[in-house]
Amino acid sequence: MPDIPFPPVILGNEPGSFPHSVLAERHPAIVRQVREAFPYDPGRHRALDALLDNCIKGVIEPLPADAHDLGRWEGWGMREYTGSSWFDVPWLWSESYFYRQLLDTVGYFGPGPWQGIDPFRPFKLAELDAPETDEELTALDTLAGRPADEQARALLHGSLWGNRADLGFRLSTEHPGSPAAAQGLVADDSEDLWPLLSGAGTLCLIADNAGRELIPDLLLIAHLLEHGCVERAVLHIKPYPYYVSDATTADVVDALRRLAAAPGAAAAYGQLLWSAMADGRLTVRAHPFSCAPLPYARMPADLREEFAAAALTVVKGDLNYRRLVGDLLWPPTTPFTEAAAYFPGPVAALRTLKSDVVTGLDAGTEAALVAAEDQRWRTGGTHALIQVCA
Ligand SMILES: O=P(O)(O)OC[C@H]1O[C@](O)(CO)[C@@H](O)[C@@H]1O
Repeated sequence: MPDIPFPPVILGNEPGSFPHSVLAERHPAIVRQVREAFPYDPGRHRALDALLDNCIKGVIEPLPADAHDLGRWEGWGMREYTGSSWFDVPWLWSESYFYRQLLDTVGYFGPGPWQGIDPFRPFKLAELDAPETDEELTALDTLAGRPADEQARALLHGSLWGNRADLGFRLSTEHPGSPAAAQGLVADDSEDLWPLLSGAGTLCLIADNAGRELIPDLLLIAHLLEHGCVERAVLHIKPYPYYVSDATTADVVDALRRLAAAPGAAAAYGQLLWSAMADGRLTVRAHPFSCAPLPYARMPADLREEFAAAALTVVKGDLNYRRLVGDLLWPPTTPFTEAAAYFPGPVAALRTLKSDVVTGLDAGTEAALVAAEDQRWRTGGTHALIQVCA
């Protein structure tokens, strides 16, 4: 971690705070939605009701003794937090463990008939099938006639703002849909990003959400491969469903099929990506650490080596940003290059702001945001950043 004083770790135990609302309201809403979305049997209904009760009023319970990943979770702090309230442990840990427990509850890890059934798939598919996705794919036809650098910029911004499409928000807000508030970049290191994105070598992209975020991520990768900006791309996705909409291998396949089946330029992108996977220029990686409740500063040696060898690692989304700089209450003017200094290779964050963590703002920007919105700019998903540490 960076060699600067450590700010407080974010917990979920302050009523009225954003993290508290996620644990007290969003998680129960997610359990209810999943319960409704599948014809689960009475046993699973009882287990889901028990999880609902437990995550509001109970304490953290260990994974079953025969869980395939028991040792991993013990290494990630499970014993230390067992018996604590969900609200009193690091928020990042609590959230991650909630998703692990939810999957256990619905039988995802099996054995049994529900093994491997993604409890969030209906929501992901609805998004993939939405008319907005068609509109976004049709827009590619117009883009196709533009100069390559213009296309690249448009695709980068598509990937960045695609991060606003977060099903976790929509499953738990009373008034779903796009936030109406003003949009804008609070930090923009794009000029430092372009040379890194066009210097050939390997691009690692740590993906975030499926559907309307993953599609633009894939389009950006396709463009960079096609124009020789990168030789190879590695797409890091989640080994199991996580934070509702996070992309898994199945979601990559769905996205590629969606592209390939679309009319016009979208299909060409789909074919390019399909063959890039077949010839090894595009690899999908589902490392267990991608679902770890820990910051990237604690990444294992194999990931460290991989990111050290990459020309650039692009870290997408809010959760990955929290893990990149640490889920800590940094003073917002802390340089991003200090918070991410430990990263083993050049790294860029593309993120819309959906939690309290932020670094790399200049004092004037922070003051203007606070004057306009108090602290709501941190969590509303209406602002975004592009940051680079090389
Ligand atoms: O999809 P993203 O951009 O990672 O956002 C997920 C976000 O959901 C929350 O965990 C709240 O549930 C955010 O604070 C979090 O980081």
